[in-house]
Amino acid sequence: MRLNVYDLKEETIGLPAMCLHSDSSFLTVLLEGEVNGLEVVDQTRKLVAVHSQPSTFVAFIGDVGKHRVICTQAAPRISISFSVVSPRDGVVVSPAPLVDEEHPRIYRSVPYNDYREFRRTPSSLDGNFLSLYQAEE
Ligand SMILES: O=C(O)CCC(=O)C(=O)O
Ligand SMILES: [Fe+2]
Repeated sequence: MRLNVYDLKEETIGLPAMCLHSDSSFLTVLLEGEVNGLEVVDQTRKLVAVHSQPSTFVAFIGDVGKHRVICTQAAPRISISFSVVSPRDGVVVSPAPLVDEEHPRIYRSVPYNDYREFRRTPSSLDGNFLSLYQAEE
């Protein structure tokens, strides 16, 4: 869990307060404060503003959903993010009891660190990571 605190000033309006990224978690659940500024990349690769409603959460799944925070007003801004991550040396694999002839593995096992590195590759495409780990037929 992380508390993000942004000290937004008049002279930073229109500028990024958190640069464009995707999270290194499998799942991020975000609780936004009252000051807007979150923007996400949509299917047409345009940045769109997220106007979160009170008592609602924003969720990002895996490497889908690049986002950033832009300064929209001179006011303190806070958000709380809860992230589901793995230990650095963790390996993600379908549990054996869930795999049989009728339910074969769709993906090979995935070292979590490969996922972290992939996100840092400038040429990596949003939502593309798992396709690199498809199981052999
Ligand atoms: O403050 C926000 O709205 C976004 C925070 C965020 O992207 C993050 O914690 O990874
Ligand atoms: Fe994020």
